[in-house]
Amino acid sequence: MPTQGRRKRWESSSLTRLKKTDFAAIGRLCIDLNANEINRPMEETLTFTKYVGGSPANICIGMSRLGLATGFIGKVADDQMGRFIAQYLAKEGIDASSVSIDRTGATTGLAFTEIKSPTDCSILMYRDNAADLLLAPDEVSEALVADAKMLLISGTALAASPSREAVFLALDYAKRHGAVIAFDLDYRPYTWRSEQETAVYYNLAAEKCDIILGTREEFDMMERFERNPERDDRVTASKWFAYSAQLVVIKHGKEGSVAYTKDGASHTARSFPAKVVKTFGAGDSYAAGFLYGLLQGWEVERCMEFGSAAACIVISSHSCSDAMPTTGAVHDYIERCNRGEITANS
Ligand SMILES: Nc1ncnc2c1ncn2[C@@H]1O[C@H](COP(=O)(O)OP(=O)(O)OP(=O)(O)O)[C@@H](O)[C@H]1O
Ligand SMILES: O=C(O)C[C@@H](O)[C@H](O)C(=O)CO
Repeated sequence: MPTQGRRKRWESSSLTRLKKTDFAAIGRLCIDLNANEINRPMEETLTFTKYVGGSPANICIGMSRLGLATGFIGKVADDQMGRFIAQYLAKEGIDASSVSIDRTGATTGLAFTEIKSPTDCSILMYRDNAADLLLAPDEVSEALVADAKMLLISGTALAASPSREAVFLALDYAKRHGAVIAFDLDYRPYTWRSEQETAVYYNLAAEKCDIILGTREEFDMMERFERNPERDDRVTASKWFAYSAQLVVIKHGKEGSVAYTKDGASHTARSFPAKVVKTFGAGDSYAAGFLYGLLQGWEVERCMEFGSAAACIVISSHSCSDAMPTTGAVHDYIERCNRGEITANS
């Protein structure tokens, strides 16, 4: 009988091993250009602020802000944008020695964000010949993965070769060296050629992962070859426990999230009110807060609560990466919510 696991701690011997790096991520590094004049369509937007972007980059920056030892495996263009990214990672204290530089003339992916209202946001992508998808298997540092307690992979890196093979090699290294593998589904349809190809590669990667985080819609995409007509979260999660997964988190935007553990328990945590500026970045900051909690050995609900509060801070801010909070800021946000000092705007 499934249980509602109130005080379940998620344990993995890999997380308590002595390792140099707490958290390593592999995948896309790009640029976000976020509209300065918000609450209007892109056609009427004249100026943008430049930030480092890309889901795994944002999560890694979040983990570093939370005080963890982090490293990144990726590829940047040999241009001003690529150098901006490398410098930002260094400034954030992230080990970027495994970020290689493309020499083929590839460019940095650009994401122009349109903020029409706090709930109506979209992204206009420029990702032709993007350097991040050219990360090759021989550029994946086995040493960095071996030294990490946790490796994060992100779905977009599976969209094309050679980055797809690079991620599968990183998964092999993580298995070989006992790193916990977290998969943030991060499904960006514009990066993929067909929905069938997407589902096949997402499923192949997810089979190898210990923790899977995604939205209901992302799991729907992965279930295109299966039967789950009710879009039941428990049915979704159960499938993965037959493979490597120990923990599956399904996110429902403002409604919060639900986590399932392999023992059949489900876990929920409240979400917090937020003065939302834009919705993107919620998933990345949630992932950073949640995975940080797991690395601290916290109970699952506490990890979810911490992730939810981190998400509120980021969606109340203009950027994704630069707005990633410190641990003090997340605790402070939770306390202010408890005192009723923060109310939602939508
Ligand atoms: N409007 C909101 N108010 C409060 N919390 C929110 C809101 N939107 C998202 N969150 C928090 O952020 C978490 C992740 O959000 P969501 O489910 O939208 O992820 P996502 O779709 O991956 O995000 P992204 O837009 O970055 O891709 C939610 O589970 C919730 O805790
Ligand atoms: O690449 C994208 O789709 C946009 C990102 O650059 C952005 O930072 C993001 O991933 C927010 O979740």
